[in-house]
Amino acid sequence: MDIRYSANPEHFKRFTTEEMRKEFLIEKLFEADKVLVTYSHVDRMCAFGCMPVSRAVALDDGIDCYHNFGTNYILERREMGVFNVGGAGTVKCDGTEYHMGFEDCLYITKGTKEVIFSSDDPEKPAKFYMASAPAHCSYTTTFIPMSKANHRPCGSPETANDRVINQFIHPDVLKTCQLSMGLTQLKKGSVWNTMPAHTHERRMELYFYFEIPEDQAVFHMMGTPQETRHIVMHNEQAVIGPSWSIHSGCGTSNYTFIWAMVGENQEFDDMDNIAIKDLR
Ligand SMILES: O=C[C@H](O)[C@@H](O)CC(=O)C(=O)O
Ligand SMILES: [Zn+2]
Repeated sequence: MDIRYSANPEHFKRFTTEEMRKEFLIEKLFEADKVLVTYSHVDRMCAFGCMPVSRAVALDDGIDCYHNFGTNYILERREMGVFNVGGAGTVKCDGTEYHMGFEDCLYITKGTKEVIFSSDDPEKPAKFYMASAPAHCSYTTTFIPMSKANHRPCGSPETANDRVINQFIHPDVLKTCQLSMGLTQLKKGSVWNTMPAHTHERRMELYFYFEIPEDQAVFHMMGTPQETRHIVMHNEQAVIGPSWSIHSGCGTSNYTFIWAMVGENQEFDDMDNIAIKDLR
């Protein structure tokens, strides 16, 4: 397990590129038949990746649960959101199977003991990207296809940020303890997400970029609004966004990303918007 302690904005001002990447960038989430986990001390958010190829893989595969989470199973005191960003596959939660196609989402409640991932076709393996945070009560494990998500179109072609924010794990769709999650798709020719940028002092946010063509990249902006930096991100990488940081990206092509938030509230619009003219 890759453990990240959190940096503060004063310290961050002096980071080199390498230090920024070590602290915030999650470079690798998928390896055949493995579960890769990054544990962030920012709100104890964890990013998991699982790509089952030749066998079914359990969520706790290769993880010493008691040592790392202090519980007998990973979701004993946690909830989790899963998106499939690969070929079709199945997630089995305590015996119930959920068949998941590309961009389908599954909310898994706290208290789920066994989670097992498999792919329909080893030639086109499923890729399960997950975000998980502490939870103190159980809700209902729910399958959420794109058709059940809230769709919020925003931006415009003129400002190169024409996109749709799809809210999957959101209070309008289902109840969770603190997790909210969704997927934002940029239209062809649009490259900016979340610009004008914002912070939300009351929540942290994890971004996972995918559908970035192989020879393209996304410049992910972070830092306080008065002191911005960027991290160059390639396909299927994630980045940790502490509450004090903006989180916005500009691609050399269009792309898709999954955002996941946890913290004090679930008010999507509880944001401190920053005018572009005020950014430094
Ligand atoms: O707090 C909200 C999150 O940053 C994202 O939902 C923003 C986003 O997907 C976008 O503007 O493109
Ligand atoms: Zn945000």
